[in-house]
Amino acid sequence: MISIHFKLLMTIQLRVYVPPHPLIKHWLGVARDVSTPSPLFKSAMTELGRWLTYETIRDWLPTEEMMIQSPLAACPATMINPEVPLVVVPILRAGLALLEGAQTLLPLASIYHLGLVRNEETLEPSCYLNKLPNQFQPNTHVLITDPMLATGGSMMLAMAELVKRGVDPALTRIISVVAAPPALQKLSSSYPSLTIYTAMIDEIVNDQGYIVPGLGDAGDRSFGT
Ligand SMILES: O=P(O)(O)OC[C@H]1O[C@H](OP(=O)(O)OP(=O)(O)O)[C@H](O)[C@@H]1O
Ligand SMILES: O=c1cc[nH]c(=O)[nH]1
Ligand SMILES: [Mg+2]
Repeated sequence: MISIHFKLLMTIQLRVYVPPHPLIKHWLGVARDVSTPSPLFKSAMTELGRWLTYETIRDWLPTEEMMIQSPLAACPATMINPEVPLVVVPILRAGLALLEGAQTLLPLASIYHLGLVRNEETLEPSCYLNKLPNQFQPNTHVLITDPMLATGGSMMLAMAELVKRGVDPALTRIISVVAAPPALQKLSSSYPSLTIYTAMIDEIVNDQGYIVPGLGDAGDRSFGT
Protein backbone atom coordinates (compact mmCIF):
# COMPACT_ATOMS: atom_id res chain seq x y z
CA MET A 1 0.00 0.00 0.00
CA ILE A 2 1.45 3.38 -0.96
CA SER A 3 0.59 5.90 1.70
CA ILE A 4 1.38 9.58 1.58
CA HIS A 5 1.19 11.55 4.78
CA PHE A 6 0.70 15.28 4.59
CA LYS A 7 2.18 16.68 7.77
CA LEU A 8 0.39 19.46 9.59
CA LEU A 9 1.04 18.80 13.25
CA MET A 10 3.50 16.36 14.70
CA THR A 11 0.73 13.90 15.47
CA ILE A 12 -2.13 14.51 13.02
CA GLN A 13 -1.65 13.96 9.29
CA LEU A 14 -3.94 13.62 6.31
CA ARG A 15 -3.65 10.03 5.12
CA VAL A 16 -3.84 9.41 1.38
CA TYR A 17 -3.78 5.79 0.24
CA VAL A 18 -3.27 4.55 -3.30
CA PRO A 19 -4.14 0.84 -3.10
CA PRO A 20 -1.96 -1.30 -5.43
CA HIS A 21 -4.89 -3.42 -6.60
CA PRO A 22 -4.77 -4.73 -10.20
CA LEU A 23 -8.51 -4.17 -10.69
CA ILE A 24 -8.19 -0.55 -9.58
CA LYS A 25 -5.29 -0.03 -11.99
CA HIS A 26 -7.21 -1.71 -14.82
CA TRP A 27 -10.41 0.30 -14.41
CA LEU A 28 -8.40 3.52 -14.03
CA GLY A 29 -6.77 2.77 -17.41
CA VAL A 30 -10.19 2.20 -18.97
CA ALA A 31 -11.51 5.45 -17.48
CA ARG A 32 -8.51 7.48 -18.60
CA ASP A 33 -8.70 6.25 -22.21
CA VAL A 34 -10.29 8.94 -24.39
CA SER A 35 -11.73 6.27 -26.72
CA THR A 36 -13.76 4.66 -23.90
CA PRO A 37 -17.46 5.25 -24.65
CA SER A 38 -19.74 6.67 -21.99
CA PRO A 39 -21.46 3.39 -20.91
CA LEU A 40 -18.08 1.72 -20.38
CA PHE A 41 -16.74 4.80 -18.58
CA LYS A 42 -19.72 4.55 -16.21
CA SER A 43 -18.97 0.85 -15.63
CA ALA A 44 -15.34 1.71 -14.90
CA MET A 45 -16.49 4.26 -12.31
CA THR A 46 -18.82 1.71 -10.71
CA GLU A 47 -15.97 -0.82 -10.48
CA LEU A 48 -13.59 1.79 -9.09
CA GLY A 49 -16.25 2.72 -6.53
CA ARG A 50 -16.55 -0.94 -5.53
CA TRP A 51 -12.84 -1.69 -5.16
CA LEU A 52 -11.88 1.62 -3.57
CA THR A 53 -14.70 1.11 -1.06
CA TYR A 54 -13.50 -2.44 -0.40
CA GLU A 55 -10.05 -1.08 0.46
CA THR A 56 -11.43 1.88 2.42
CA ILE A 57 -13.71 0.00 4.80
CA ARG A 58 -11.21 -2.63 6.00
CA ASP A 59 -10.44 -0.76 9.23
CA TRP A 60 -13.38 1.67 9.17
CA LEU A 61 -16.45 -0.55 9.25
CA PRO A 62 -17.45 -0.99 12.92
CA THR A 63 -17.70 -4.58 14.11
CA GLU A 64 -18.76 -6.31 17.30
CA GLU A 65 -17.80 -9.61 18.84
CA MET A 66 -20.52 -12.08 19.73
CA MET A 67 -21.22 -15.76 20.25
CA ILE A 68 -23.30 -17.58 17.66
CA GLN A 69 -24.53 -21.14 17.39
CA SER A 70 -23.36 -23.16 14.36
CA PRO A 71 -25.24 -26.40 13.57
CA LEU A 72 -22.56 -28.19 15.62
CA ALA A 73 -21.35 -25.88 18.40
CA ALA A 74 -21.29 -22.40 19.86
CA CYS A 75 -18.47 -20.27 18.45
CA PRO A 76 -17.32 -16.63 18.45
CA ALA A 77 -18.16 -14.40 15.48
CA THR A 78 -17.18 -10.90 14.36
CA MET A 79 -20.21 -9.14 12.86
CA ILE A 80 -20.92 -5.66 11.47
CA ASN A 81 -22.21 -3.51 14.34
CA PRO A 82 -25.69 -2.32 13.28
CA GLU A 83 -25.79 0.31 16.05
CA VAL A 84 -23.16 2.55 14.41
CA PRO A 85 -24.70 4.85 11.76
CA LEU A 86 -23.12 4.43 8.32
CA VAL A 87 -23.60 7.18 5.76
CA VAL A 88 -22.52 7.61 2.13
CA VAL A 89 -22.49 11.11 0.63
CA PRO A 90 -22.15 11.11 -3.17
CA ILE A 91 -21.12 14.46 -4.66
CA LEU A 92 -23.33 14.92 -7.71
CA ARG A 93 -23.08 14.33 -10.45
CA ALA A 94 -19.87 12.37 -10.91
CA GLY A 95 -19.91 10.87 -7.39
CA LEU A 96 -23.11 8.99 -8.30
CA ALA A 97 -21.20 6.60 -10.54
CA LEU A 98 -18.84 5.65 -7.68
CA LEU A 99 -21.83 5.31 -5.34
CA GLU A 100 -23.23 2.40 -7.36
CA GLY A 101 -20.14 0.31 -6.59
CA ALA A 102 -19.88 1.51 -2.99
CA GLN A 103 -23.51 0.64 -2.29
CA THR A 104 -23.01 -3.04 -3.19
CA LEU A 105 -20.64 -3.27 -0.18
CA LEU A 106 -22.61 -0.99 2.16
CA PRO A 107 -26.23 -1.97 1.50
CA LEU A 108 -27.44 -0.68 4.88
CA ALA A 109 -25.77 2.74 4.69
CA SER A 110 -28.00 5.81 4.45
CA ILE A 111 -27.35 7.86 1.30
CA TYR A 112 -27.44 11.66 1.53
CA HIS A 113 -27.02 13.43 -1.83
CA LEU A 114 -25.06 16.64 -2.21
CA GLY A 115 -25.17 18.38 -5.60
CA LEU A 116 -22.20 20.65 -6.27
CA VAL A 117 -21.08 22.27 -9.50
CA ARG A 118 -18.03 24.38 -10.31
CA ASN A 119 -18.35 27.67 -12.14
CA GLU A 120 -16.38 27.02 -15.32
CA GLU A 121 -14.69 30.44 -15.23
CA THR A 122 -14.00 31.03 -11.52
CA LEU A 123 -13.85 27.31 -10.56
CA GLU A 124 -15.83 28.25 -7.42
CA PRO A 125 -18.25 25.48 -6.40
CA SER A 126 -21.88 26.13 -5.58
CA CYS A 127 -24.50 23.86 -4.05
CA TYR A 128 -27.74 23.15 -5.98
CA LEU A 129 -29.00 20.16 -3.93
CA ASN A 130 -28.48 19.48 -0.24
CA LYS A 131 -30.23 16.43 1.22
CA LEU A 132 -28.07 16.31 4.36
CA PRO A 133 -29.91 16.05 7.70
CA ASN A 134 -29.67 19.05 10.04
CA GLN A 135 -27.60 17.04 12.50
CA PHE A 136 -25.76 13.71 12.23
CA GLN A 137 -25.71 11.34 15.22
CA PRO A 138 -22.42 11.19 17.16
CA ASN A 139 -20.15 8.39 15.91
CA THR A 140 -21.63 8.49 12.38
CA HIS A 141 -19.16 6.98 9.91
CA VAL A 142 -19.22 8.92 6.62
CA LEU A 143 -17.93 7.85 3.20
CA ILE A 144 -17.83 10.60 0.55
CA THR A 145 -17.67 9.65 -3.12
CA ASP A 146 -16.26 12.05 -5.72
CA PRO A 147 -13.96 10.87 -8.51
CA MET A 148 -12.05 14.15 -8.95
CA LEU A 149 -10.19 16.15 -6.29
CA ALA A 150 -8.75 18.97 -8.42
CA THR A 151 -8.56 22.48 -6.92
CA GLY A 152 -10.27 21.00 -3.86
CA GLY A 153 -12.97 23.67 -3.75
CA SER A 154 -15.84 21.20 -4.09
CA MET A 155 -14.60 18.82 -1.40
CA MET A 156 -13.84 21.71 0.97
CA LEU A 157 -17.45 22.87 0.56
CA ALA A 158 -18.73 19.32 1.12
CA MET A 159 -16.63 18.95 4.28
CA ALA A 160 -17.82 22.32 5.64
CA GLU A 161 -21.46 21.26 5.16
CA LEU A 162 -20.82 17.93 6.91
CA VAL A 163 -18.75 19.27 9.82
CA LYS A 164 -21.29 21.98 10.66
CA ARG A 165 -23.85 19.18 11.00
CA GLY A 166 -21.73 17.30 13.54
CA VAL A 167 -19.66 14.97 11.35
CA ASP A 168 -16.24 14.04 12.78
CA PRO A 169 -13.53 14.25 10.06
CA ALA A 170 -11.65 11.45 11.83
CA LEU A 171 -14.59 9.11 11.08
CA THR A 172 -14.86 10.38 7.48
CA ARG A 173 -13.29 8.79 4.42
CA ILE A 174 -13.22 9.99 0.83
CA ILE A 175 -12.92 7.80 -2.24
CA SER A 176 -11.72 9.50 -5.40
CA VAL A 177 -10.31 8.26 -8.69
CA VAL A 178 -7.75 10.99 -9.37
CA ALA A 179 -6.51 13.39 -6.69
CA ALA A 180 -4.27 16.40 -7.27
CA PRO A 181 -1.94 18.28 -4.89
CA PRO A 182 -4.00 21.50 -4.57
CA ALA A 183 -6.96 19.54 -3.21
CA LEU A 184 -4.80 17.41 -0.92
CA GLN A 185 -3.03 20.48 0.49
CA LYS A 186 -6.32 22.28 1.25
CA LEU A 187 -7.87 19.23 2.88
CA SER A 188 -4.70 18.57 4.85
CA SER A 189 -4.67 22.11 6.25
CA SER A 190 -8.30 22.14 7.30
CA TYR A 191 -9.04 18.47 8.07
CA PRO A 192 -5.80 16.70 9.00
CA SER A 193 -7.62 13.73 10.52
CA LEU A 194 -9.32 12.83 7.19
CA THR A 195 -8.47 9.70 5.23
CA ILE A 196 -8.56 9.50 1.42
CA TYR A 197 -8.41 6.48 -0.86
CA THR A 198 -7.65 7.26 -4.49
CA ALA A 199 -6.72 5.26 -7.58
CA MET A 200 -4.01 7.78 -8.55
CA ILE A 201 -2.40 11.09 -7.67
CA ASP A 202 -1.76 13.29 -10.72
CA GLU A 203 0.50 16.29 -10.20
CA ILE A 204 -1.01 18.85 -12.59
CA VAL A 205 -4.19 20.94 -12.52
CA ASN A 206 -4.34 23.08 -15.66
CA ASP A 207 -5.59 26.67 -16.00
CA GLN A 208 -9.12 25.42 -16.75
CA GLY A 209 -9.15 23.43 -13.49
CA TYR A 210 -8.76 20.01 -15.14
CA ILE A 211 -6.42 17.37 -13.76
CA VAL A 212 -3.72 16.31 -16.27
CA PRO A 213 -3.66 13.57 -17.48
CA GLY A 214 -6.75 12.99 -15.33
CA LEU A 215 -9.75 11.57 -17.09
CA GLY A 216 -11.55 14.61 -18.44
CA ASP A 217 -14.92 15.74 -17.16
CA ALA A 218 -16.00 12.80 -15.05
CA GLY A 219 -19.62 13.97 -14.81
CA ASP A 220 -20.06 14.47 -18.55
CA ARG A 221 -18.33 11.19 -19.38
CA SER A 222 -20.39 9.23 -16.81
CA PHE A 223 -23.71 10.51 -18.13
CA GLY A 224 -22.96 11.05 -21.83
CA THR A 225 -23.54 14.80 -21.77
O1 LIG B 1 -11.69 19.98 -6.85
P1 LIG B 1 -12.55 20.86 -7.72
O2 LIG B 1 -11.71 21.82 -8.53
O3 LIG B 1 -13.65 21.51 -6.99
O4 LIG B 1 -13.17 19.92 -8.84
C1 LIG B 1 -13.73 18.69 -8.54
C2 LIG B 1 -15.20 18.68 -8.86
O5 LIG B 1 -15.39 18.88 -10.27
C3 LIG B 1 -16.30 17.91 -10.75
O6 LIG B 1 -17.62 18.29 -10.59
P2 LIG B 1 -18.34 19.29 -11.61
O7 LIG B 1 -18.39 20.67 -11.01
O8 LIG B 1 -17.74 19.17 -12.96
O9 LIG B 1 -19.81 18.74 -11.60
P3 LIG B 1 -20.36 17.37 -12.25
O10 LIG B 1 -19.89 16.26 -11.37
O11 LIG B 1 -21.82 17.57 -12.26
O12 LIG B 1 -19.77 17.28 -13.64
C4 LIG B 1 -15.97 16.71 -9.89
O13 LIG B 1 -16.95 15.74 -9.92
C5 LIG B 1 -15.75 17.32 -8.53
O14 LIG B 1 -16.93 17.44 -7.76
O1 LIG C 1 -10.18 17.01 -14.25
C1 LIG C 1 -11.25 17.28 -13.69
C2 LIG C 1 -11.35 18.26 -12.68
C3 LIG C 1 -12.55 18.50 -12.11
N1 LIG C 1 -13.64 17.83 -12.53
C4 LIG C 1 -13.57 16.89 -13.49
O2 LIG C 1 -14.57 16.28 -13.83
N2 LIG C 1 -12.38 16.65 -14.06
MG1 LIG D 1 -18.29 18.07 -14.45
